[in-house]
Amino acid sequence: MDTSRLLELPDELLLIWHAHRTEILLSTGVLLAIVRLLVHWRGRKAKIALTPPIGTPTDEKPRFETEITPEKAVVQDVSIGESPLQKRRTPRRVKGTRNLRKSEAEMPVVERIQPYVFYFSLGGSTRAQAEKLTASSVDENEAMLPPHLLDLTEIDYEDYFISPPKQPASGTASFYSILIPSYNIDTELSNFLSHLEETHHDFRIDTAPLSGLAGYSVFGFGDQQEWPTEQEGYCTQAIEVDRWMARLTGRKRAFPLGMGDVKGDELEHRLEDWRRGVHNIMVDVSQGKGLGDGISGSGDAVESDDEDDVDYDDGETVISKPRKGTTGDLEDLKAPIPVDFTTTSKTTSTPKEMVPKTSPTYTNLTKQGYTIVGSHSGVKICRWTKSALRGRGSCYKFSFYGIASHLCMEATPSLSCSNKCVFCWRHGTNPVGTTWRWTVDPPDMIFQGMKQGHYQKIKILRGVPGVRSERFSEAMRIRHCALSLVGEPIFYPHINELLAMLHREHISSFLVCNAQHPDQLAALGPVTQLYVSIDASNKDSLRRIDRPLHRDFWERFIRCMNILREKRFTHRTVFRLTLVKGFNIEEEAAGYADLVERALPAFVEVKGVTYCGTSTAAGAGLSMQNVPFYEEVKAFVLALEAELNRRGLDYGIGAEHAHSCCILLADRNRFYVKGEDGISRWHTIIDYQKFFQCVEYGKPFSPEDYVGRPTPEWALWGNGGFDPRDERVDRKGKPKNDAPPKPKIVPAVTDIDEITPVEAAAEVVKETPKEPVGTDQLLGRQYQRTLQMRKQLIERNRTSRVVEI
Ligand SMILES: Cc1cc2nc3c(=O)[nH]c(=O)nc-3n(C[C@H](O)[C@H](O)[C@H](O)COP(=O)(O)O)c2cc1C
Ligand code: SF4
Repeated sequence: MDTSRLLELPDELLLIWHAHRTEILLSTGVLLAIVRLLVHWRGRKAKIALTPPIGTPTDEKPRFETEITPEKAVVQDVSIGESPLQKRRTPRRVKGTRNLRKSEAEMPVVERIQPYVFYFSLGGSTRAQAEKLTASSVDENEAMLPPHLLDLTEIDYEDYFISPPKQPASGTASFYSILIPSYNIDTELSNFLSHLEETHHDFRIDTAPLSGLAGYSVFGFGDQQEWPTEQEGYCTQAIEVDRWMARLTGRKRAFPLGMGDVKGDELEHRLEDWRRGVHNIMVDVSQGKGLGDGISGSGDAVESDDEDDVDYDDGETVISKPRKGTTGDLEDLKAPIPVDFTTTSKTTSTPKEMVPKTSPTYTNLTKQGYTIVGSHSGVKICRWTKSALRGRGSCYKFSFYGIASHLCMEATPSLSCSNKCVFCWRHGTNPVGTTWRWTVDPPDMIFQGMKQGHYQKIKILRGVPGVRSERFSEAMRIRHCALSLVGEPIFYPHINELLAMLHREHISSFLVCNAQHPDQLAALGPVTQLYVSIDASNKDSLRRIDRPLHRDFWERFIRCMNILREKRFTHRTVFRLTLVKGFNIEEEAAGYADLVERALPAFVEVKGVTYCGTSTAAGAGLSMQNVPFYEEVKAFVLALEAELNRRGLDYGIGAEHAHSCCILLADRNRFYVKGEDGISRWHTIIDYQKFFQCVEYGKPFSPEDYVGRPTPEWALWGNGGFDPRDERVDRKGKPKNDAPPKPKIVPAVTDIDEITPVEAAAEVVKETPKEPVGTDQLLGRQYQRTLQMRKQLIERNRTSRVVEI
């Protein structure tokens, strides 16, 4: 090479630098950033690889096998499933295994179960039950080893309640059944409880040192004559043991806590239910099914009663639904804009799936907790189902019609709707359309899928704190189906076949439709109760509120009213009014009375719209201000009743559920029945067995053929409507002592014909007027008062805007 040119190179490089230094600096920066990202990405990949996805086979040794023996344990690192790098970082521990709660995949393969039955007994009765249980637990199944029966006073807690006992054969997991009475005096049980608590708090021990167990369940014996409720001490120590075990095992409650009253009639039955439930779970686990369809037990180790996860989708109308850090609040997350299929006629020649698995709608709905069945149906557990499972009350349909919420499945065969109601929090996510243009799934596939989805979700709830074992067992047999989840069920072309399948399995049906499909309504076969949503009393309001897709929406609506009038002889028809303040309450009582006069429904359910948290329906002009107070709902119902009575329509208030702001008006001619004692009572409850008999008989029948027993006293107007056997709690799970005031307006067994609505209203506002006043005057006063209350409340709740539903 020419040396002179070589000598010029530095100068040339300098020149290049001066001419292009910005570009050089920029590209070096970009290059460095890429290298940095690559290094970071490779690191993440390596970390993720340590935790294989659920179901991925793993070469790791089962956790039981690697359990640390006391001799080795003194200062030994826990090394299961960790890289050498992580191993160095892991704090040194005295004993126990790492809590792998979140990593299902790291669970060892369980091939056999070693059951342990622990008991405590002073008087001997619990010992006798534990012995019986152990004897009956011997199973032919090879995967179930013979159980060990252990007296808590005779064992060393360290052997069983600091880490699980070591099993001789690999693949064997221990399962604890704990039977204990409660004593409000100092006994060995108190020591046991202190041990559990101390173990949990011992900083040298993992907070969940028993997470290696396959599962646990507790059954408590108590005396309900002396300690009638849990608050008063019934089974307190069993409840405590159950809580501590949930913490120590890292939420491995395999079956809900069972409780039995030693002086009651149901002890044997409850114990047997619990035993069977626990046994089935053990078999499931031994077959590698885990504690609940892929989850490692569902109890929350924190065991708080915080219901952050409360699902507000109860099939009722809500303004909005906030969710912390999830995609629940779809509008906030810019959910896909709904497709109006009415405008896409050219593209609909070949039917497509309504909600394909790959669609954002599918993702959004499943994130919200829906199980999508096939391509257009869905099922979801409603919050009342959860509440009833925990003994915290059922929805208003229990008070009005006798449907226990833990026996209810909420589903829809059509996720699509022909309205875009302003208060439906799902609008913005679901498909809409005026006609069915999608592929149609067969009804039997939908029915099986719904049941499967429902049971799967119920099973997941078995570990939730407070779930009552007997209710959990009952919930494994669906008794009722609310076809009201979302969308328009009547839209589904095989709705009658689907209903028939429900009835054949003695599952009653409530179907809610939106009064936009008169032809389908006219063709509808038997259904236990047929609802029509009445969101407005006139054309303009309906357009504003329901935002229907059909241009002839009002004509369709009125046709549906006329069809309902005919159907009143064959169906239990119900108007469902959802009151939204500022939209459809004011000045409309007379308009609603017109509609009732036209359709003559058996019932009119009036419910205040539900608001849960920060409103995302703000775009539609809705906020907390639109939620009516119960007093306002009452006032509206009284006005409507007065208006109906004025027209000679004999409707009266049959029941109420103040808890969810809901009141039931019923046709007195049909449902206010004189008993054998000559006294008239409301009979809004349904006789479900009679309904199934009528269906099976195959001849036409009328709603009067399956009128059930009298409405319970506690559900009657003025008594609040909350079943006294359940416990009322607030959102934090704390008992509520502020039961709604109980103005005794309508004595349960007197003839209410004597009481005029005006007098009743006067009772409610507790301002008995000196001179008779008109309903309007009275309502005016009530509005003034409730407005005042509203202002005060809004002021108080400025920061935490939550209204109980
Ligand atoms: C002194 C005493 C205190 C009790 N305290 C409670 C209690 O606080 N809560 C409860 O539900 N039952 C309580 N019971 C009822 C026992 O839990 C019940 O009788 C149980 O069956 C006793 O079981 P055992 O015979 O195995 O000891 C108590 C019984 C006694 C004798
Ligand atoms: S009827 Fe069923 S789905 Fe509807 S709120 Fe009650 S329990 Fe929930």
